[in-house]
Amino acid sequence: MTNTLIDDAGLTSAGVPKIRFDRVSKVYDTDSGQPVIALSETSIDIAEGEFLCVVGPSGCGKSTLMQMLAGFHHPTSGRVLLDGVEVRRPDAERGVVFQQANLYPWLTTRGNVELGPRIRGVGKAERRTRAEHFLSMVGLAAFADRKPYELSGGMQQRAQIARVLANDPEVILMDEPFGALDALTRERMQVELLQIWRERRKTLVFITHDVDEAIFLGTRVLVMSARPGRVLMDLPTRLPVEIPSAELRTHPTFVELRDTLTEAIYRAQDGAAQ
Ligand SMILES: Nc1ncnc2c1ncn2[C@@H]1O[C@H](COP(=O)(O)OP(=O)(O)OP(=O)(O)O)[C@@H](O)[C@H]1O
Repeated sequence: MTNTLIDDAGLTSAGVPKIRFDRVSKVYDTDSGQPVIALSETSIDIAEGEFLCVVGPSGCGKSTLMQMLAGFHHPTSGRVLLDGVEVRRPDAERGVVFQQANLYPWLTTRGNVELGPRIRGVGKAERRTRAEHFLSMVGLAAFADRKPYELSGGMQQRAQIARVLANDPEVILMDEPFGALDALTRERMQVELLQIWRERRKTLVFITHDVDEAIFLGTRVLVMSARPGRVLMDLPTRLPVEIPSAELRTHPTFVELRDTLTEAIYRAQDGAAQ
């Protein structure tokens, strides 16, 4: 695992951004023969330790962006670089939380959470400790021995999040991970995720439809335009740390950010309607 320092320009000690989308575009071929331009040529640099949230209308290419960073899809043009090296395939150092949970049905919840560390050679006792820690973090300690089909959709999603965190990847990619959760659980998971990010300084890329969630979590928010996607707004969102969390959402800085982002998303949607 690399452990590089970030300089003021957001570069790692190797002198490169942690993640770079270098003039990346994506066109999907379809069965109808009509290609879909999911992403226009886009360049984005993401610093090590940054918490980047991506918002934008449905179908604007957010998941496509993430799938290319994960290594599941390849750009049609341009390159996606991690630590200056082109991403070509999925890797355990990039943990992905998908919109839908994808647990292995033949393993217990605990077995699912322990699998990644097991593959990476983590010893049995340490694996068990990690699994227990993250399962209780997501409120599933009592369900460790259950199979996925015995869990609700929201519980499966929380198990998926525990599985990715237990694997301790350098970069965490989350595609609307909290969309299926009830409001209270969602809020708790947001706080926990922020805590993990603060403690471990992972580089995090997080897709959401929820502007408040993006402001609460992100150090920076990208607003993408309607398809073909491109970056419409790139806004640093670091909130003053002294704001008590109960007052956060009504704090003038938060309200101002919300207004700016909401207006940009409306603009992006208007583009979609034309
Ligand atoms: N495998 C694929 N084959 C063909 N078209 C695809 C494929 N994956 C995505 N698309 C198309 O590319 C565009 C971007 O899709 P993508 O899933 O990246 O959008 P999104 O912004 O994540 O959407 P949502 O917010 O609804 O999840 C859409 O028009 C979608 O229909």
